[in-house]
Amino acid sequence: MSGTVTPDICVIGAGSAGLSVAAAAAAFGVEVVLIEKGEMGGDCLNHGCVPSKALLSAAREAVLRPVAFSEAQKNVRRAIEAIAPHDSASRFEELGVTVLRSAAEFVSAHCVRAGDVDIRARRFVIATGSRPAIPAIPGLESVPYVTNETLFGLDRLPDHLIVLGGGAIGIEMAQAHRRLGSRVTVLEAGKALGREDPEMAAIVLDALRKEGVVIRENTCVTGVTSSGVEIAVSLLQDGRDVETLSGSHLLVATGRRPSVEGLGLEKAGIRYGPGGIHIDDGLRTSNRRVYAIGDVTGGPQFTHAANYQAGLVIRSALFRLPVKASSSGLPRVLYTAPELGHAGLSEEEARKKYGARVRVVSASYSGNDRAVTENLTTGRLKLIAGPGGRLIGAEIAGAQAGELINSLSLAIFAKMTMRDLAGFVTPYPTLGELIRRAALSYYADVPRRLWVRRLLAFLRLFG
Ligand SMILES: Cc1cc2nc3c(=O)[nH]c(=O)nc-3n(C[C@H](O)[C@H](O)[C@H](O)COP(=O)(O)OP(=O)(O)OC[C@H]3O[C@@H](n4cnc5c(N)ncnc54)[C@H](O)[C@@H]3O)c2cc1C
Ligand SMILES: NC(=O)c1ccc[n+]([C@@H]2O[C@H](COP(=O)([O-])OP(=O)(O)OC[C@H]3O[C@@H](n4cnc5c(N)ncnc54)[C@H](O)[C@@H]3O)[C@@H](O)[C@H]2O)c1
Repeated sequence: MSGTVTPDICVIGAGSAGLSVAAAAAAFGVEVVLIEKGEMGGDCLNHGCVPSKALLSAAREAVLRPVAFSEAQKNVRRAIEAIAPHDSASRFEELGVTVLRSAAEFVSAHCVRAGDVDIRARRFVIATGSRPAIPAIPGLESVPYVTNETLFGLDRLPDHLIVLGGGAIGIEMAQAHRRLGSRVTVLEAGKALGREDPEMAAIVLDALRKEGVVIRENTCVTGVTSSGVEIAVSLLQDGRDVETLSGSHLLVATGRRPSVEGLGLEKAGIRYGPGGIHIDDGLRTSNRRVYAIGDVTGGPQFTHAANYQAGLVIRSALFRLPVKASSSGLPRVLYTAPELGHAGLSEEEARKKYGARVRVVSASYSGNDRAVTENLTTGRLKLIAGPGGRLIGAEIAGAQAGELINSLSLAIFAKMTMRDLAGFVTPYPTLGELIRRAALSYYADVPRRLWVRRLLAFLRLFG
């Protein structure tokens, strides 16, 4: 294909964000060009959510019986191959999308070039994602470290995996490899899972430590060398030089950088910075014809966040409806065992916003009968109530936290109160009873209140 095309929408990047826009726009019969320079499906399918969750699944199995690394990798390939057709160029072409497999670059404010094709679209959507951010550590560039882009293609189980970064990727992959038989050491410059509720993060980190994962916090790597066989890292812990640590593999998982290079953003008048492309609340860039969504904007970096933004772009670009994106309160899940689920405001955010009007209630997994029968008693569920007892946040560390957080996310969205959550019937025995148990404790002092007792005494007068 060559020449100039003039579709309604041109989407750059066929990852979670770009695919969602392209599929939805095509469903409305709109002419769409989708440009992808790498693998269809982007990070989530090829190097992110899907392989990491498939590896964790194999690792869960490894707690019950020996699982060879080759079997775990087979599970990773199986999952990717099962989902890939859904994200494939042929499926999108069947939906009516024109798919171009090359790098896209703005050549002016109104035109994107992909190979020999100039695309002059009514609207453009940049969804080029992110890549691993590699810290400037002396020697790091000269050693064969891995990132999420290469980790799932290793030909043997790491003997000793050193993980740089105790965030979402680092902690999930630490547990997966430990359970599959590796020694694992996590080196975190600050606090591991530092963005999470500290009490909930501690439940997950304690569980990993009990399984043998070494997690060293406040630890900086000052240099890296390789002997050809082993990789050695020099450490500074709590500001003091400590020993050198050797491992067979080094995974760098220290955050992300937006993929903006080569896009010609300057030629299109699109402002960006180290954190990503600048967008307004309506997801538009400084060029009004161009939207940017997903990881490239530096906002919350999740597939569901990308999908949510894609929906807003469709409303705005196709139906010309005003949209206002909000990243606060998006749910997230860490798929370790125990899992960690979050929705709405954190306790800290809630207290900042509502001060003393915030009340936090909780329920422990050890007091839940289903957790007892399943021997899954490690964990806690926390509900954060704002003015009028409205649910404004939820935190769960424990089994099935990822599934439980869905209903709490819906409850926050539907502006439900503690009364709603205390008053519904949950099947017995289920982990869902944790929600009701926590909400009921919001009213724990009601029976002791003087006016309630007086009311009861008064009612007794009537026989
Ligand atoms: C290990 C790991 C595990 C994760 N687990 C989860 C999880 O469990 N749940 C969750 O919600 N999120 C998870 N994430 C995050 C999630 O993968 C990302 O938030 C999501 O993939 C972002 O989608 P995107 O479309 O913005 O970017 P991407 O998926 O990165 O897609 C961008 C696409 O744009 C293409 N591209 C870039 N530049 C150009 C160009 N100039 N021309 C043409 N094409 C271009 C790229 O090749 C790429 O295919 C995980 C991430 C990682 C790394
Ligand atoms: N289950 C999920 O939804 C899931 C899973 C994996 C990744 N993700 C997404 O991918 C994003 C990227 O994950 P990530 O783990 O790379 O980033 P992250 O931001 O979650 O964690 C990076 C960690 O690395 C630490 N760090 C930074 N520089 C360091 C250094 N030089 N030495 C030691 N530690 C250092 C940071 O303090 C931080 O704790 C996440 O923020 C998340 O949005 C989501």
